[in-house]
Amino acid sequence: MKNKTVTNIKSDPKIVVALDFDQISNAEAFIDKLDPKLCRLKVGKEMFTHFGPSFVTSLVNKNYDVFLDLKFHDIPNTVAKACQAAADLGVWMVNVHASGGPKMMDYARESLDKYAVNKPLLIAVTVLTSMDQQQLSAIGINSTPEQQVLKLAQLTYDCDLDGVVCSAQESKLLKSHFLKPSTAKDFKLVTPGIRPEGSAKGDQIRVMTPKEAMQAGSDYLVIGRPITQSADPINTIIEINNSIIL
Ligand SMILES: O=C(O)c1cc(=O)[nH]c(=O)n1[C@@H]1O[C@H](COP(=O)(O)O)[C@@H](O)[C@H]1O
Repeated sequence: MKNKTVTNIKSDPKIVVALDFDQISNAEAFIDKLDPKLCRLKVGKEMFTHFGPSFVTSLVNKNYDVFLDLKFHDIPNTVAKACQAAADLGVWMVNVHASGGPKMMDYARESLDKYAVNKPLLIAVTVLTSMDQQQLSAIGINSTPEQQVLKLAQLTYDCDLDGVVCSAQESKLLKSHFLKPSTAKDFKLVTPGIRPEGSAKGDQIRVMTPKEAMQAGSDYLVIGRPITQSADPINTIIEINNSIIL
């Protein structure tokens, strides 16, 4: 049983390492220690703004599945074109903000339909893991984070996207809501705000450990600082992979 699950991790790594480096040499030295069989990589706004598309393609060429996390949120046509540009880089996953609305998400999905081969997964951010009730109220949203996540996840599901970014604290609710046998559509839950036992929360608010997140129904765990700032990143990845064998 144990070996079988380890094999699954190697063919479908659950950890997506958030590469938030401001020096390319540091990023490259870090990536050289990793293995695409044990993790996927996420390039976000910081690295994309510093180092651009060539950095992304360099990771794709090293056989990494890359999640291009630029959280597009703009008028529908602009977002559609941006998603296509991401697909042209060969990325595995790209995201938009669900709060951009159904028309924006429809345009984004349609823009990727022409990619018969290597079509990226398209997912939508619900409520950022750094947001709590107080932060939501400040922008005029009076629902609880959980209610708002459910509302935006439903919108994303209805627009036929491949899944959502949410906190693992909402994974159980979303799995039971969207993955009933009757609606057996594959709807991925991608969860940042993951903190192995004992690691610092930093600016994250709605957090869970890797094991709790997988037990709650998360499909992929986005983990940055607990791995990038580890003295032995590959060992940390192996430890996390071992801890999530269900
Ligand atoms: O879309 C994301 O990846 C994302 C959504 C969210 O709600 N919260 C969140 O932290 N993220 C990203 O996930 C990563 C988390 O990094 P750490 O907090 O260092 O583990 C960062 O790159 C964030 O940009």
